Amino acid sequence: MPRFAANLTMMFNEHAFLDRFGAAAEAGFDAVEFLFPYEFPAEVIAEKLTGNGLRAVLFNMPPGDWARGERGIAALAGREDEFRAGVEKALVYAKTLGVPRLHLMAGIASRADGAALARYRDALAFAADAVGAEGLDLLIEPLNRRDMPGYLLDDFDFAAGLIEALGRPNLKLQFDIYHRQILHGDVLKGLEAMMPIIGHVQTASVPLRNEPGTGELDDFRIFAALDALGYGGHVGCEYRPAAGTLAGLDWRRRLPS
Ligand SMILES: O=C(O)[C@@H](O)C(=O)CO
Ligand SMILES: [Mg+2]
Repeated sequence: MPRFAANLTMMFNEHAFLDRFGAAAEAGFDAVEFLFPYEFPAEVIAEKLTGNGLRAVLFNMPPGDWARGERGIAALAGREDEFRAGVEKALVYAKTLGVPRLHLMAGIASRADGAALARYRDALAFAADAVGAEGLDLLIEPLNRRDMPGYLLDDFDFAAGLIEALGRPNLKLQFDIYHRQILHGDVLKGLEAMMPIIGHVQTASVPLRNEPGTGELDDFRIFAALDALGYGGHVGCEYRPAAGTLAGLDWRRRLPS
């Protein structure tokens, strides 16, 4: 079975962000991921990781003004300087936290808009080279249109095409099973076809984005398929606990030991 990382943006919300690290470790996780660390100094988060015997496997680059609805600025006009500064900031955090991969969000823009798409491609090339120089991977993640209306990257094949066209070996796909099922279905075939470019996997039930094993997919069969396909990374538990994080952790008992 794959190794699992607790997503501290969605799980352990019973606690303040910095207290979620200890809670995850106490619940048996040895790895975590989160969307954004930037509200706290990198050193403070690094202490939370080491103090709790955890490692962080993923976080996102700065997304612009999230509270005002921005979901990345890579494709947005006039934001190039801010974008590049965000790449530098993310790298400082990644190096302090020892995180090997970063997710870059595209932004709310149409991929039919040639200028927006060109900006996105340039941003991806810039960021992949910048993080690649430090030995990190850059990830892109297609997001479903129900949760993220208007998001530029809303198609897995399109994402795979971008990765191929840009030709950076450290530019990879973040395969979120929840988004894949809502956008296209065909999860197992998608994993099989895209495994060579997958840099990270995330899980949640569909359609409610709750614990694995509570939705329309056989999540445990998918986890077994990840093993069979040779996926060696973590699976991020990016789900909203249906009734409390600890109460919902029973799904782990259904994993073969
Ligand atoms: O699936 C998601 O929503 C996240 O992985 C993310 O990075 C953007 O919100
Ligand atoms: Mg995700």
